[in-house]
Amino acid sequence: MTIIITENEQELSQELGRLIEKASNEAINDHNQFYIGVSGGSLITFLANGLKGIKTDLSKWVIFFNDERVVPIDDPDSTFGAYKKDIVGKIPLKEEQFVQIKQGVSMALYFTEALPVFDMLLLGMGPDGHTCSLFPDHPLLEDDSRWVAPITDSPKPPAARVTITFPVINNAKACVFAMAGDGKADMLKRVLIDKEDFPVNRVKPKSGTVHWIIDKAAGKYLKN
Ligand SMILES: O=C1O[C@H](COP(=O)(O)O)[C@@H](O)[C@H](O)[C@H]1O
Repeated sequence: MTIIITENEQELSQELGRLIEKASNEAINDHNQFYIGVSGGSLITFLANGLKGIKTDLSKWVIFFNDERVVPIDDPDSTFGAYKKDIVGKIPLKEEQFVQIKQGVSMALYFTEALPVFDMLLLGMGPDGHTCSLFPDHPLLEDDSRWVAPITDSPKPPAARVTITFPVINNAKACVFAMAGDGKADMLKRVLIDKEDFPVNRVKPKSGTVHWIIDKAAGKYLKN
């Protein structure tokens, strides 16, 4: 596991960009595509800044949503809507490169293995320790029968969502958490120092790597 603590959000975005650039070039050299899963929330701003100017063949990227809120695309809560607004057209990525994961059907078009093998998953962490739409104490934490599952009782609105499950997360080659701000500091201490059982602590790829990129405010209880 690697932990990078940055001075501020701008540096965080740059570190994130560097990590993605390296992984994408390795993946494209290896299998001519880069399969990346992206989260919603604050990650979108880090990506909008961090992807600018990175050296990679963006046309080889296939971008999946790790989780999606089941709302119309023009709803402010829509993850795809936010990517369309902040990323598509600003970074040379086309809307068609984004795969909506609803029901797992679209994912099965890309992966023929028993479990999808993502080159990289970009993850966030809610102040309650959730990641994707996998929330503390929710039965979906134990779901090992599906790649993608619906949730209708998300404690964070909106209640209806779809999310990838832990078997998919833990089959990825690299999982990267990115987060900033004081509001994440307490949970980061509970996760990384006290090692309490929260969904984020269940991210343990079988043969992949885990990276944390956090700013100084979020990492204030961690030693650099
Ligand atoms: O609801 C969600 O929350 C998490 C964390 O979001 P953040 O704004 O606190 O960074 C996000 O990773 C997930 O994709 C999203 O649906």
